[in-house]
Amino acid sequence: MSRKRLKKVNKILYRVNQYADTLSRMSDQQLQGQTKKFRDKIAHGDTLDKILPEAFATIREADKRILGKFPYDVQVLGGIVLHQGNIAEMKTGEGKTLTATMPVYLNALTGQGVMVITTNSYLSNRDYNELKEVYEWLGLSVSSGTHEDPNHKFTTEDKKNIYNSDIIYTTNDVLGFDYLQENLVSQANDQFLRPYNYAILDEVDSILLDSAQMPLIISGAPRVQSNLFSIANQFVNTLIINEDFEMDDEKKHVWLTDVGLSQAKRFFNRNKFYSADNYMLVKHIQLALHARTLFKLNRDYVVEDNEVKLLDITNGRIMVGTKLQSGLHQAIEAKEGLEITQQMRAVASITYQNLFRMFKKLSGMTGTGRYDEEEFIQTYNMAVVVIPTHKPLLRKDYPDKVYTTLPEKLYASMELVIRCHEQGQPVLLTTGSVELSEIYSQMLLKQGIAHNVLNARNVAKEAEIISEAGQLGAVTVATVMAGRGTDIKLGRGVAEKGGLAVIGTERMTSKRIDMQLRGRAGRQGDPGFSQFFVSLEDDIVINRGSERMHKYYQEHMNDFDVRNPKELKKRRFTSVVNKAQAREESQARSARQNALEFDEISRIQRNLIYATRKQLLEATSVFDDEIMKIAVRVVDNFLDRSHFMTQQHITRFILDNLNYNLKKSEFIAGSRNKEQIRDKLIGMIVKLLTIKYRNLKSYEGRKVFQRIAILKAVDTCWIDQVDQLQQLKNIVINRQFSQKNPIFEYQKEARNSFKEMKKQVDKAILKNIMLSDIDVSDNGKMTISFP
Ligand SMILES: Nc1ncnc2c1ncn2[C@@H]1O[C@H](COP(=O)(O)OP(=O)(O)OP(=O)(O)O)[C@@H](O)[C@H]1O
Repeated sequence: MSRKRLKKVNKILYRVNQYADTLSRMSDQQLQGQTKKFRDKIAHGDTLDKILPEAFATIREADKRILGKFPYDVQVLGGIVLHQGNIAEMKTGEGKTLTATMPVYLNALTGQGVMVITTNSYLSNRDYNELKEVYEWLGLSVSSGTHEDPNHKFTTEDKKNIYNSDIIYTTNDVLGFDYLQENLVSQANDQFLRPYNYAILDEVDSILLDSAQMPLIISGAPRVQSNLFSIANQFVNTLIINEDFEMDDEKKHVWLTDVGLSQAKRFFNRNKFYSADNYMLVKHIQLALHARTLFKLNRDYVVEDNEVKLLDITNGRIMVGTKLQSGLHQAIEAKEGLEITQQMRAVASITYQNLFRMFKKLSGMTGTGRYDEEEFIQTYNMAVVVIPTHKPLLRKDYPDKVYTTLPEKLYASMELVIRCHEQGQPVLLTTGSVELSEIYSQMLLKQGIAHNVLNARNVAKEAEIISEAGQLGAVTVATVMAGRGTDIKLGRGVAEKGGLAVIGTERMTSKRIDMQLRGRAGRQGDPGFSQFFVSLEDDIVINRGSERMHKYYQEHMNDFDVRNPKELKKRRFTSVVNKAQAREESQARSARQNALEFDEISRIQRNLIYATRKQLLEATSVFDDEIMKIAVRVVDNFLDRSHFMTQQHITRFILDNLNYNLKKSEFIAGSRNKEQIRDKLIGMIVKLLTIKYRNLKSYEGRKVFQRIAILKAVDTCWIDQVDQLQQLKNIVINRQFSQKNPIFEYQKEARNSFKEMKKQVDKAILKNIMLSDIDVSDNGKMTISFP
């Protein structure tokens, strides 16, 4: 399949190459004039496919003149695949950044916007700064959606400028948060996004697969603060694994055993535990157990400035501004003895899968797409096309060296580091956690080997560290942070020493991440090698290894001599990590599928709400009719609720929803007939509205007031719904022992709560309209106080 596609793409390459000579003879001015020519052609109905060969050849020539790099044929092939909305698999170091310039230029010609999306702002900014000049030279506008200073806040005007550019370099999380933010604004003028047109995802597997399990969440209003976190943490610290609590094989769930339960009863002095009264306590114990057993300091998170900061396991970076939901973050804070931060309600949320499915056309680049082709086709309708390398790949990937224990592994891997270092060969030593990177750093210090450490704690020095990493004799210890997009250039004389040595000290959760790390060596035909060291004590083996392996480990864990590490060479050992990793990957795949299925109902509801909001924001006339219809619905609903209406019922309804100043004489004494009550209530609403609208003075004023009142109602209820869905999901997932299908259950309950929400929205709108207090000053400034 991939080959067949590549053949077709090759034909297009041939046509691109035919233009090369003519374009190389053009003056700068003529070449720059090409952009206008293409835009005119598009305006006259030419398709992008038609102008592709000449447009690609144009930017290719511009790349040469401005950047000094003429995209190779294989890069043109990659560019065509990207334009066609597919995934170009290009080995690491083949120059994906430059490849993207071609489809970016072509697609930007329509003026509908092209986004190049990367996983982190460092890379995004780097690419933007490198390529900006060439796009601008060709007359296109280009901007960066991220800022070098992570605390920088863009204004709405800034954002409008950014998103109106022909080309935008940004990250997936900035785009996601902007999307959610855009749908929280209260006037049309505050919107800044254009419809999503075309995106190229750099490291597409990292964005669409690795990041897919954690939805983006905007948090808002605080929840009532609980004081149970610390005490639950204290209790959980007294428990013993497999006696008081147990974990499932996947290490995703933990629960108290009967023994643990008795402990809890004693500790908290309660007779019955699983009762409604103890709901909060049980929940906090559960959270504390999760925090203690499933989250590891310096692997899943770091503590910095007295804050828990989550790490992205796929790239080792801190996920800025991201917190775990539903109290888990606070439970980890309690575990680390930090001040407990306020728990926030989720206000808006979306998964990356659904964010990116909104683009008209999507494409991606990666060094490792093949492993997940099926999923890409199924979920995103993107095929993976493997692009040949520009020069033959010289890197040698050696099979893993396996040891029983961690100390043996450390010692053996250090020996190799020392050997390479003595010969002057630069070493990139990669570790699975911040903690291990620091242990290696200490070991190197003991050996008197100067080195750099690249982990989530010193992101600031990243560029400098990478620029030194390929020099003669350099040793760099890095977490997976070094795995994506870092271009380590070999210093003088290094090729003769064998190029860069990538020494992995642990295999990661997926083969893709390993391959990314190996790919730091052997770039663009450079020499180099990669070698991973593993032990039966590695996380991946502990979590996903076979029973047999665990048994072997139990039996042999004590008979080792650090200075004489014993390598396990039998086949069953050398394949242990591959098997464990395959298990981990398949688990991750089903978790992603799960996340997608869970998000489906939210997606439908979110789209409905966001479409409503958009209509409201952009409406040009007043909402008198809609409001009357809502009023009638609310009144009917109220009257339907009970057969018999007492005077108190009616008075309560009026005071709650329509009018604070009810005069006794105004209403209905003795009226028992529902029709009559209905007419009177509606009459009352009409009368009150007329007065209210008159006070608003102008048509415009009335429109603004109505819009804000409606929006506020929609938002308040929707935010409740988002939060409820979030909680519902946790409840359903944790109901692991019940026989019911959790997704089915979730969708059913989500649908019901949405129906209920719609009723609440009607009520809230009516209430906001009727019970708000409006003050219009002489200069037309309107102040509204909502109930
Ligand atoms: N056509 C070219 N001519 C000259 N140099 C090139 C060309 N294409 C790419 N390069 C150089 O090759 C190096 C690798 O490029 P780049 O970092 O974009 O690779 P990559 O494919 O993105 O790698 P990774 O998978 O690690 O992100 C860079 O230094 C880049 O400038």
